[in-house]
Amino acid sequence: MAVNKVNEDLLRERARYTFNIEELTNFIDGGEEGTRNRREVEDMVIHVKELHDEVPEDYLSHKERYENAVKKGCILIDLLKEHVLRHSSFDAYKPSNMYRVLSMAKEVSPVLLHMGMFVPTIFGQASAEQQEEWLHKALMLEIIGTYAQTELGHGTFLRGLETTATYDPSTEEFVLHSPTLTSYKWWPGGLGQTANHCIVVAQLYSREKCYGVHAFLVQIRDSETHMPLPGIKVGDIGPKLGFQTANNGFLGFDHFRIPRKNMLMRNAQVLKDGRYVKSKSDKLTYGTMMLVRVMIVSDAAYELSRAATIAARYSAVRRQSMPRPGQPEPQILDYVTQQHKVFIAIATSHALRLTGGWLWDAYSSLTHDLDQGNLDQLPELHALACCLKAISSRDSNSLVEQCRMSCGGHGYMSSSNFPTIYGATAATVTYEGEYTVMLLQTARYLMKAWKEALGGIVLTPTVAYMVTYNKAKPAWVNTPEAIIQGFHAVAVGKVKEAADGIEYHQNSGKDYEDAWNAASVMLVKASECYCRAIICETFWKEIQKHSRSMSRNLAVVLQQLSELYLSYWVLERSGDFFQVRTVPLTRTKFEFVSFASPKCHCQMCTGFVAHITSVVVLAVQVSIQNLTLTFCTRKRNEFDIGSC
Ligand SMILES: CCCCC/C=C/C(=O)SCCNC(=O)CCNC(=O)[C@H](O)C(C)(C)COP(=O)(O)OP(=O)(O)OC[C@H]1O[C@@H](n2cnc3c(N)ncnc32)[C@H](O)[C@@H]1OP(=O)(O)O
Ligand SMILES: Cc1cc2nc3c(=O)[nH]c(=O)nc-3n(C[C@H](O)[C@H](O)[C@H](O)COP(=O)(O)OP(=O)(O)OC[C@H]3O[C@@H](n4cnc5c(N)ncnc54)[C@H](O)[C@@H]3O)c2cc1C
Repeated sequence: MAVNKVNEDLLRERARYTFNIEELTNFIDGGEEGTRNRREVEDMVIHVKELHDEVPEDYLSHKERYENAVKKGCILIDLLKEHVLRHSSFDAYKPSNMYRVLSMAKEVSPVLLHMGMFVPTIFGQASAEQQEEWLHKALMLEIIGTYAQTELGHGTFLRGLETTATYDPSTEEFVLHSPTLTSYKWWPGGLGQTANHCIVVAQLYSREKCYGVHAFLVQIRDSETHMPLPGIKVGDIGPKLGFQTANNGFLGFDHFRIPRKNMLMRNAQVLKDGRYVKSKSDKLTYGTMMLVRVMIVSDAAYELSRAATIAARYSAVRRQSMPRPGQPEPQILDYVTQQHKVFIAIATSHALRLTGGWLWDAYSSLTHDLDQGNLDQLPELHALACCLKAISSRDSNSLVEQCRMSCGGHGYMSSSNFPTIYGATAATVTYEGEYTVMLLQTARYLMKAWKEALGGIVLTPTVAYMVTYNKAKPAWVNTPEAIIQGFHAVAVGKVKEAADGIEYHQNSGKDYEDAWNAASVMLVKASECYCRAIICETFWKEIQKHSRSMSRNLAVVLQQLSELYLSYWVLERSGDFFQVRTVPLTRTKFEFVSFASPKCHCQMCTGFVAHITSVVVLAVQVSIQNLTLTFCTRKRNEFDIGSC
């Protein structure tokens, strides 16, 4: 029987790496303990033969695929429960661990929403008494839940949700009702056939007054028969682009009654007599979404790292064409165009992973502050979670597609796993806050910050440069720091341009809402640039910080990847760098400065036109010039992909 021999080209490439693979593995896992933990969980799962399909899932019916996914979900959850009981700790249930384990079964799990949103909502929005009643049951999957917020008629506009929860003081119950077809819950994962409970987000009415959207824990199916309870209409929404086994469903209520105590009451409450007790901020209801957005940044990095690994390995083993007659066909990895497609995917997976870790730390600190009643950081974290979720998911999805295309026809095979990874990352661009809407949320924050900057008010950390920007001495050195300053210059320029756009439209007679809409393309652009500056700066700073405690060989390679990321995005956004007119708050303009033609003659640099608009960008130009020069002409074997 043919033994699976590892391809010789791949073995040779792997033998060329110049750093310690285990050290990089520990770095990616967040330390040796993280690697041990991950390997322990993976080893628990990887040898379970029931998790490997005899028949490719694409040949199964929708029902068979679902049943297969349920079977795997049960196996995985049992293994995790064993881990929890063995270690008497819920570490295995940490969102990052949970997501990794569930994604080891190729299909999206029908219990993804249970672990990814239902449990976290109980953690984040249930009172202590409610956690006492529900949390253990949820963690042990004695109840299986989902998160039912989106309706047929509304996904983005939460304040427009139509499902009602009307308090009846005579019975101390809420009456849930779907008054229209558009009020039917639509999309919640696991709702089709799997969940018997859900978090329902509905407009709360008490004493004939509406208090806005609140969350309720609702049992929708009988615990014994699993049949829908009277007054509940529920089912599967049908086939989608991907996520075929997520079991997304619909849910309608016909005057369905739940006890008062099923309103999640950590933040706001309704007393027995119907009096409403307001929370510290009505945005705390949105807390679960912020958590998931923060997690999505790391998940985007993880999915992209899978695609980049497949593409890098394929590029090492695929030989194609004959640039030199009579010579062996080269590995496609030798083509600079192939490097240009694949290396940025590798660099971006590291950039998003480190940025995701930075954002998680910021979120954890916010959660601690919120527990102390301090909401100061909430607005900035909301803005960060929105733009980083949008940009990370979009970058991840488009680079997954780029990795697929870099593998030619074989990338189009289901067996490549690209279609599954693409389907999963495409979903993240839309769910948990649609791409454009999230960037407009961040823009809302940036417009406020800009107004404060003009007034010289000290701003929060990620926008502080907007005030100090024009005071910073232009960097005349050729360093990545100069490029990061350039990204700040671009972000300030775009924020100013959008703010001026709103002002222009208002001065031409539009009210604020219409002026905002007219300037919304510029607002989205400003958020993109603000976010790109954050990813570039965080990636570079994290690499500098960790390099001090790692071996030089690994530090060199990670530094190369961060330089590649910086120069790639300057080239991708070169138009913005040319256009940026650093008009600091003091209104002095930098002069146009002509620039010697590029030394490097590769198409990427010669395409890089000479004129630039500001001294800061001049320094940036010099940095790009040299960084890009290195990137274009460095042979691939110095860009170490041996670890792939
Ligand atoms: C394992 C994971 C699987 C995931 C599967 C998928 C699950 C899902 O998709 S669940 C459903 C997700 N749905 C969404 O994300 C809906 C997106 N829409 C919204 O979040 C909101 O509608 C909005 C933010 C777009 C607008 O909300 P609205 O109340 O209309 O707010 P305003 O724009 O008027 O701003 C008011 C004020 O509130 C601040 N704010 C809004 N959201 C948050 C938040 N989450 N946290 C903190 N603060 C928030 C906003 O910044 C405004 O502040 P000010 O500017 O100071 O007034
Ligand atoms: C795979 C998947 C799984 C999901 N799982 C769940 C789940 O488990 N639970 C749940 O509750 N929901 C879930 N959702 C729903 C998801 O949260 C919504 O689809 C998402 O919030 C977008 O809302 P929408 O679909 O109504 O799109 P819309 O908001 O209608 O967006 C449509 C278009 O309108 C634009 N638009 C909307 N508002 C504005 C605005 N103010 N300014 C400018 N442009 C605007 C958008 O940019 C977009 O281009 C899931 C969705 C998917 C795809």
